[in-house]
Amino acid sequence: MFSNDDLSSLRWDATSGAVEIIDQTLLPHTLRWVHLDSLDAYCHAISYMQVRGAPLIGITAAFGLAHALQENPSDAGMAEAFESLLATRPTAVNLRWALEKILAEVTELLPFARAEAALQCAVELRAEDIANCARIGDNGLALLRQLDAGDTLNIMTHCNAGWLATIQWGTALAPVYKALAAGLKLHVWVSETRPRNQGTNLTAWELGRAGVPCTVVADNSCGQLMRQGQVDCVIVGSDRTAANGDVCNKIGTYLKALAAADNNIPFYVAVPESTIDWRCPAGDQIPIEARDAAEVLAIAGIDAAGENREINLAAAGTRAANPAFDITPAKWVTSLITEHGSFDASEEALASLRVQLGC
Ligand SMILES: CSC[C@H]1O[C@H](OP(=O)(O)O)[C@H](O)[C@@H]1O
Repeated sequence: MFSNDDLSSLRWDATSGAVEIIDQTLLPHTLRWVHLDSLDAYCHAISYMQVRGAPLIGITAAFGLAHALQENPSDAGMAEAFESLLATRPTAVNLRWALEKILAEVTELLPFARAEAALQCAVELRAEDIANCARIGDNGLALLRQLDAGDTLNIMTHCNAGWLATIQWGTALAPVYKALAAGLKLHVWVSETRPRNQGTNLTAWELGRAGVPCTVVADNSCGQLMRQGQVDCVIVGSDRTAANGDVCNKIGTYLKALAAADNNIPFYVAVPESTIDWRCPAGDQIPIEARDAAEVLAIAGIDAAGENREINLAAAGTRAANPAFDITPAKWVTSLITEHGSFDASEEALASLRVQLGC
């Protein structure tokens, strides 16, 4: 029924227009495809992180808006669906970027023509993401080849910026997959990424499926691994990169950037153009999502019997704060790896790229 292979996080059926996503809250123990059949289902999937990762959030929302226009293609219906989807998560700029792409495509159309045009635009955005992430992989591979001394290349990553955060390839992990295919010997330190554990639950699962040697480590051990000379480079993703090169990414990224700088380790950020917010002059203007404290105070997994369990980690009544992202100032970023090449994380370099792109 679906024309896409299972190594994509979102698939659609060209005949029925049906869209399915992998419910990432169930990974790594259960791989379950979920059919998104209403605007509410799309909004829930993003808010509750069944899908997550900046590019995937945007593309999912694009399909969600297309679905909503099938139900109500009026100006009011379109505006309501746009706002509902935009409100699902505040930080990843891809969400607004993708929704505005759809709006630009359909606003001037007569209502009856909007849904089909929106779906085709969402399908194109999905295909472009695959191609762009593959190019990020190629551009990142060029940097890894410069570091490759012939023995094992130790790469550290944080959170999940693999194909589960995009459609295929990923951003930060795309160079890893390309390097594996190119025959480089590599190993990946996977930072667990408390509190949602995208590293343990998603990145380790992805890399394991792909046959990439990897080791899960506690977030707090990463600085010591760098000091011990066990890390050759760090590659992370981004949820929003400001026009001056400041990077907003999963909480904990900033600390890794500081440790990398202190140990003269290259710190790369894989950033598709869709994640650069040209309208945002600096990182401190990026909204940081504050998620439910329960994500810090409890943890889910399976017990020895294979049963799903959620356990409370703290005493009843314990307070917790749960900022989901942080800002890494551009000065701590060695290079931004984009589909257009690798660039300095600077206002000048990004301004030049913007001129080159004509955007
Ligand atoms: C390629 S974007 C990946 C990016 O998204 C993650 O955030 P979340 O899992 O909360 O959506 C994390 O910041 C990753 O680096």
